Amino acid sequence: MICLRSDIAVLLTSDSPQETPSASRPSFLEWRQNRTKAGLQQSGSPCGRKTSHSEKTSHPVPKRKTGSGKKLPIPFPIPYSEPPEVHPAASNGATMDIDRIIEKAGGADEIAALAGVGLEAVRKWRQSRMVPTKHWPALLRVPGIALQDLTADLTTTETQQEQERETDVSNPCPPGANAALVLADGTVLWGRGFGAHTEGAVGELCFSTGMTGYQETLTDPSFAGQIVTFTFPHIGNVGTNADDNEAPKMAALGAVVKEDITAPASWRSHEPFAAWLRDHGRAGISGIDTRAITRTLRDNGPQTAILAFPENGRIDTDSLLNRARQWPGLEGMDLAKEVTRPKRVWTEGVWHSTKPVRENRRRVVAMDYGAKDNILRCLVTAGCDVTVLPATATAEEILELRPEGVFLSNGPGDPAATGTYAVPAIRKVLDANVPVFGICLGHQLLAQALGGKTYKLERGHRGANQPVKDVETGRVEITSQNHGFAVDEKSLPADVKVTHVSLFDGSNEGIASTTKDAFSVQYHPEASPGPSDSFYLFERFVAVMDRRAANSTNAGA
Ligand SMILES: NC(=O)CC[C@H](N)C(=O)O
Repeated sequence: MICLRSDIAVLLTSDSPQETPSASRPSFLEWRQNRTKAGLQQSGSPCGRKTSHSEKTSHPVPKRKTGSGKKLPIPFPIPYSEPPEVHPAASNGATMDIDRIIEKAGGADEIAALAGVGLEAVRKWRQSRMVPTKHWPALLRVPGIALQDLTADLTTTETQQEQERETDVSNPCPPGANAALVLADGTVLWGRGFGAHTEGAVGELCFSTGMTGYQETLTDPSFAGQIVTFTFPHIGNVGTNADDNEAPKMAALGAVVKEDITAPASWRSHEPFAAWLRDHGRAGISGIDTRAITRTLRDNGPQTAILAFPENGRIDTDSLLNRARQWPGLEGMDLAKEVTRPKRVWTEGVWHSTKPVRENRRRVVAMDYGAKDNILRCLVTAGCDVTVLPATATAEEILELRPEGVFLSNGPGDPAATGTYAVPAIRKVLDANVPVFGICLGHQLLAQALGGKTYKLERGHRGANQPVKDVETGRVEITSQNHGFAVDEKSLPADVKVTHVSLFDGSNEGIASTTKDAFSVQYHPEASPGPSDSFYLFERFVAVMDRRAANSTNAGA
């Protein structure tokens, strides 16, 4: 291999795996298996070298990379005062995407084991944005890590592209930034992208005040058509896992966060947040003043935004703004059809439930307008045998299954738009005298089926800390919520009563029919994320079906 640098040349001619034809070289996984078989654990590199955990690098303190010094034209005000931090250059003049390298190696623990160093060394690599050259042979055994990832000197790399970008006066991207969030009101927020590249994901910008559960939030299908800003500053720090998705696909269009993503610190983590986001084909942006966004949305209402993290780093804010302004908004949009899943039988209950498994089970059809998996688990734990039907299932298809109860799920978009086909089906179910329970979009659809209307809220409710009052008992529940529309109480007919209200803004949070066994709530009793104060609602639904079953047995006796 031709190499421009003498220190690398030494490495490559001594023990570098690059010298070995790739066919005979053990893969990273093979190497790991062999290492485990041989009883080698944290120490020992794949080259068989052992290194001390306390060893110091001989590299000087890295210099910070500076911009071109040119004033770049920025067409919009940047209300964000703190510019994104610039990655310090590695001492060899290259800027290494150290987070990506660690991610490719399988995380901090894995890369430390690979290189035969301790986690403290990995922390220092992150800080200096580089891995000392002596560890490169070990890292080159990881599939997907190539020499050019480790040095920018040898090829045209992101560093070069970044430098070109910074000297290109037609690109308004400030030094250190490689992503932007452009709001339809003309605000441009610069930041650092992570996850999958995108030329621009456009949707409604909303904020969630949840302090935990970013993975559940982002996979909640109700977030289709929306970009989620997290008000909690540290997102991504517990990584992601294979269990916490609320649906297999990520519905939200992107994530906006304050702090850069740090290495996962949780025993449950399987994959770092940025890698998980990339697998889902979605982008995130960090370094954003999320409080400023929250204030804008709070004071001025819902707003369209576009998140751009282009591969070539060129961000044309004019065209992004145009695209954001052309997006029609969520009102009138039926998104349930896009996220609903085919007919299936659901059998899993709530994890670690302390409730005994009920023998006497109730046959329930769950309408999937974008159902979160944990709702289905809660139904099973409460005592239901659940068949899930897609959003477009007709009343005949529902009733054919002879359900003892019909559940209406949460889901994205405008309830009035989804109502055009869902409401006629629900009305027929009500006419057939089958008990109905709805959550969130399901609540809004039931309200329409009973004669009410919905409207777009000035400020959506999203988070896991929303107080709701049960108007009959006066009891307050702390609830998980995610909705931008609400039921207009004034539109409700006389035979529908209000059962719950929001203690934040007094908007409707629950209704019940006074003539039929039908009730629903705007909030999320299944939590995920959030408190489970309201699990009793699933049991209330089962109690209604139990009463019906008991009555029909008595009538038959
Ligand atoms: N979580 C939900 O079901 C949301 C319902 C509806 N899409 C709204 O935003 O109000």
